[in-house]
Amino acid sequence: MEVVRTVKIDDPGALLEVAPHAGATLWLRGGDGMVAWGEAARFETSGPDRFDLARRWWRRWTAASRISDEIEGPGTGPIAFGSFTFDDGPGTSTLIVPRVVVGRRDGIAWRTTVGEPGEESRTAWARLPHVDWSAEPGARAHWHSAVAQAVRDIQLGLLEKVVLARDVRGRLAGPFDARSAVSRLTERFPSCWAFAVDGLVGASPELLAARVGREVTSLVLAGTSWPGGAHALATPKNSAEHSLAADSAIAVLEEYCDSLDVATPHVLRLANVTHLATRITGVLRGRTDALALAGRLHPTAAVCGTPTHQALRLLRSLEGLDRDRYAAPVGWQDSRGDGEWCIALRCARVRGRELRLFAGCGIVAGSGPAAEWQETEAKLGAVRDIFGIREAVGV
Ligand SMILES: C=C(O[C@H]1C=CC=C(C(=O)O)[C@@H]1O)C(=O)O
Repeated sequence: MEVVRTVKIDDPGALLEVAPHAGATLWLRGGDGMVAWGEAARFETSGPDRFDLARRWWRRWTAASRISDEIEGPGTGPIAFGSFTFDDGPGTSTLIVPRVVVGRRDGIAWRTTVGEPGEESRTAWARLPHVDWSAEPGARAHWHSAVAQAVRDIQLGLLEKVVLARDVRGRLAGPFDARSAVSRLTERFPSCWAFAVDGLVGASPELLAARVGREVTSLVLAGTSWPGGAHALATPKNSAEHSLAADSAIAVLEEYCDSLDVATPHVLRLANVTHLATRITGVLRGRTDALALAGRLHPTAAVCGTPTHQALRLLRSLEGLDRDRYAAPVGWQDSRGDGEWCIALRCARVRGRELRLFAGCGIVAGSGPAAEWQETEAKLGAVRDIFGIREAVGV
């Protein structure tokens, strides 16, 4: 049996400075969040039941632990960080229970330990290395024909929307330090959730589901414009694309909530792009945990399409891409079932020296391949630019 202890601590200052080494788990937004290290337990799973299997494992793990928690707030006590695959297969989804977590939320700071972790040796931050990006000569032509095919299917009435994605690969010239990457991402995207969880690093603007007690929040994004983009944000195309995404989240949350408040869409301005955003808040009817909500919401029409099943089939056939953990839930959950699960967007998968960046866009009847390509370029820039590389790749 593991002993889990959370104690209140003095404000630790910049949380990233507390992370002892390059491979720390990081979850930060607006200065608050958590940094964690060590591994008390890990669960890996895959398949259509991956969310439920992970939740069951987590419930068993917490039930078998002895908990002393001075704060009993969201994220205190035992906590698991997780990253799931977009698809039912291939690839593994993971929950990780760190040995040490240092967190801060609303002015309260804490330290959680699992067992008796020894003193971690600290390493200096490594600068982000140079990246050799792979030239993918056929990528643009492939994208154009995929988008054109999707638009044809939509115009034929086979579906309303599909989100198509592509990836860009690179090779790091030196070791990767998640602290350096997340530090740059938090500077550039202060309103996003910046994360490093099990080799997935990024700054997501989109909250799939957060739960604190009975309160549920979701921030749905879809519809994009970007500096120099040909389209304004307020176009019929963007609002159609956005409503479908918002409706897909509302339909699921309505099942679980006694009351739901759906705000009027607003404009979310980020450093590289601008989005239409709908904030949804609700009061849970039962005790559904955050990961269960995320699992039920995934994949929303912000990353898949409408109707879901037809969109999934089409994106699988047109993309020729293993999305891996891109566009899937990434986040954390505590033993009470509170948690925050974002959609892993604007992110990179880092495996040793190999880097994969992803970006996608919603395709509706009014979409055009060239503008959508530009949109993926703007979105890819979120992570690509932190390596100091500004030129387009794969063109
Ligand atoms: C699928 C992505 O973005 C989604 C979120 C915001 C705007 C989107 C859009 O306008 O297409 C996408 O639905 C991505 O960044 O890879």
